[in-house]
Order: sequence, then structure tokens, then C-alpha cells
Amino acid sequence: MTQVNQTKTSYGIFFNRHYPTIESACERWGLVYDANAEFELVFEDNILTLIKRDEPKLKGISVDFVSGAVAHRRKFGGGRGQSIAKAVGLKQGVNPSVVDGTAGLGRDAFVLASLGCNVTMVERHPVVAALLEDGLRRAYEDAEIGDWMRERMKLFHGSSIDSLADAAHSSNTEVDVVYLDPMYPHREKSALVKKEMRVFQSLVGADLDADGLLAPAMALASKRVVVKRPDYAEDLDGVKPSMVIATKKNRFDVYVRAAMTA
Ligand SMILES: C[S@@+](CC[C@H](N)C(=O)[O-])C[C@H]1O[C@@H](n2cnc3c(N)ncnc32)[C@H](O)[C@@H]1O
Repeated sequence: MTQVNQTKTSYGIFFNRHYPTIESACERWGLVYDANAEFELVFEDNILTLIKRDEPKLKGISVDFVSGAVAHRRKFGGGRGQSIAKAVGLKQGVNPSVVDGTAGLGRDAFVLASLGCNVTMVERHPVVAALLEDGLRRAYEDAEIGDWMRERMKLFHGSSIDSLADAAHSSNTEVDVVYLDPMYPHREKSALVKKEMRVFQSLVGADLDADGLLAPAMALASKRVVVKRPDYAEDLDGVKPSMVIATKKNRFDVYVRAAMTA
């Protein structure tokens, strides 16, 4: 079962209008046919893929939790010793519930879910949400990971700035951690940015309103807010974190509200 809450928006995209599967996916996500659109969605080998039409040599983007890089990381990536696991406060006997307020391609959310967290992903871009829904569909059906994926990973389509604040007002269910990884304006020349990231970045752009995420995240999270930033970035909304966990190129800024208990 795909667990998706949909908000209708309208976004122009190119796709094959004679292919019912892709037509219905586009209709579901409010993606309207545009012959001159910069991006194309294709559905091949049971996978929805995004292609940048003026750079056909760049690999398309799709969400694949079953095989490829994220599956490899699940098996060999260092488990709860990883920096992201420490940042959200995963320790023996503690499986925090997490809202990932900037889901993107769901990689960080998947790492956390595979380590035992219940993760609700929030994504506002309709094309990214469509790719995530497709990745979840295949993962939910998979013999190896399907059972726990259906239990632990959900998708919500909408803006976190509104939905986190709404959830905080009306919440009966406790959210331990809000995780944020907004797109940061890249300082490297675009040719140096990894090819796949280039397609993704040109699709979603820089999240210039990211500072507005911190206050609703702090209102919702009962234990902590974790913000992933490039090492050279300033603090989100100018607010100093309680602690910082540094990795090679990034850091996790942790805003602690309460101790993490089982
Ligand atoms: C850098 S990507 C996140 C990558 C993700 N951590 C991963 O591991 O794949 C940022 C994503 O957050 C989304 N986003 C930014 N601001 C948002 C908001 N206020 N509400 C919902 N989604 C948001 C963007 O559309 C983009 O897809």
C-alpha cells in the first residue's frame, strides 16, 4: 500500500501521452503536459525516471531503495555508527520517530528507516514526490525489505513550513526528531557538481526559504531537530546548534530539546 497524501499543484513536464501508466502518475501529481518543458518523465523497466531534455547524456534520476547505492549503504554502510544515526540520537533500544521535512530522493530517510526509525517524509516538489512514490511502490513490493518499508516509511506531499506547524498544533502522535536537509546554494562551479546532483539541483533550485523551517521544526520535535548543512554554510536561521557532528563535507547541526530516552 502506498501511503501518499496529495496536494494538487500544477507543474509543466514532457511525457509520452500515449502511455497510460505515466499519464495517470502525472495526473495524480498535478503534472501537466508541456511540449517545451525542460524535463521529461519516462516509465521504463517498471521505474519512473526524470531526464533533463537539453542534457540527454546526464543519467536520469529515479528513486531506488531496493538496489544500487542506498541498498549497498544499508548492507555495508556502518549501521548505527554512522554520523546521521548519532545525530538523530539512535542508540541501543532507542528508535526515534522522525519527520524528514525535506525528503528529496529519500536517501537519508531510508538510512534512518533501515536502522529502525519510523520516518514520515515531507516533500513539496510534485516531480520529486512522484519519483519518491514510485520508489516506495517498488520497495513496498520487495520480498526482502517490503515488510518493514511499509511499516516505517511514508510520504506526505506538501510544504513542511505549513505542515510542520499544522502537525505541531494538532498532533496526538509524538514526533521525536525533525530532520532537515534543505538545498543549499552550491558554491562549486556547476560542472564540478556531481552529474546526478546537477539534474536534481536544476529541478528543485535553491531552497531560499529554508530559514523558515527551523521554528516549526522546533515546535514539532519533542527531542531534537537535526539540520544537515555543507561545512561552509551558516547556521539555519542564524541559530546556533546545541552540538555539531562533522563529516567530510557536511555537518549535522543538532538542536536538542530533551534527552533521548527509550
Ligand atoms: C537537498 S534535498 C534533500 C535530500 C535528502 N536529504 C536525501 O537524502 O535525498 C532538499 C529537498 O527538500 C525539498 N524541500 C525544501 N524545502 C521544503 C519544504 N519547506 N517543504 C517540503 N519540502 C521541501 C526540496 O524540494 C528538495 O527535494
